[in-house]
Amino acid sequence: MITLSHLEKKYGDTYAVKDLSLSFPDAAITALLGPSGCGKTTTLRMINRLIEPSGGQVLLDGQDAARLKPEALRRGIGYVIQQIGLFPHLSVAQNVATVPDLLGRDRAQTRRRVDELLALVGLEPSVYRDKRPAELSGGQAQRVGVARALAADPPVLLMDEPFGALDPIARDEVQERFLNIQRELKKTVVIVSHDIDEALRMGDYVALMQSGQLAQFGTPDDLVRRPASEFVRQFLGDDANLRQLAGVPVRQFARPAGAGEAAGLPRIEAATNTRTALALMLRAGSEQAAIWDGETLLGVVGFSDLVRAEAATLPAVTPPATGSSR
Ligand SMILES: Nc1ncnc2c1ncn2[C@@H]1O[C@H](COP(=O)(O)OP(=O)(O)OP(=O)(O)O)[C@@H](O)[C@H]1O
Repeated sequence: MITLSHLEKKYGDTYAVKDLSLSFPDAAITALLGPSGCGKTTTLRMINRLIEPSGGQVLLDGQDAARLKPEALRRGIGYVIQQIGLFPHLSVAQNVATVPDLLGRDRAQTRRRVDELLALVGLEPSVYRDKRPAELSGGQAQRVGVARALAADPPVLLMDEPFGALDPIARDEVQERFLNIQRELKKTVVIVSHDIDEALRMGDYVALMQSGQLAQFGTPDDLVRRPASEFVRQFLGDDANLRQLAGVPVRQFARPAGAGEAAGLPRIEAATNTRTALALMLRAGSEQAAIWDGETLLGVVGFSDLVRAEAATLPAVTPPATGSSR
């Protein structure tokens, strides 16, 4: 468990982070959310000692991080940033293997692990392993960055706006992949984001910061339904409930159906978040949509199912008129 205790960082007379106390639960994703300049990155970088605190402590499983050697500490903490900084002259596989190689791990074992990780992040090893970073799209490079951070199998992963440079569709996909990986690997993840949708979608917990301090810590549901202050309520916005749907893949609402029933319905990919799915159905003017996982039909979802599921929280959405085009 990572615990921050009265953590502070001062630049001159100004606090970038002030008296920040909070714990990041093990095996869960916590999103550090907040407006620009509120101290998210500074906080994250104090955890792996890329920035030294001016006061307070970072405790890693009860141990004061200040007493650990930074290099040793960082070995147990993966770090993913937006500009992932892949080595341009190395292949994808060599990039992913950087840390295990540095640690002197068995080569053959590392090679197997690299292939496993590439597959895990959705890059077919035989296709991508020998490519150079310049041959990758932004989303692919980002996935290599995630694979690289996972290669040393650190229990903790710090991510600073890791998906910020991606376009919305690529971002949805990489986020979904990461959530799938996390379900399997159960790392302790801290992810910095200024994107409310991303925080609500990715975070098991959200720590919302305001001017270097903690405004609220809780589950996405806590923040949306029980905002601790006017700042929290305003930051999440009036459409917070609707935003929360961004955290739920639409596959969850798929009702098994045969090909006949699905014929002619708008097609929505299973990983699409429910908010986007609602928007797509509104745009198509259709009460129902077919949910596909690649070539597999998962079922059919009704607009009213989605509205009912979130009945208390969806006042702003007007369902399409009955009998509209299918
Ligand atoms: N090296 C530095 N010297 C002086 N002030 C700094 C330094 N680094 C950060 N700050 C200030 O500390 C505050 C917090 O910065 P930080 O980068 O942690 O914010 P953030 O929440 O991550 O912002 P963003 O979302 O824009 O990246 C800001 O006001 C910033 O200007």
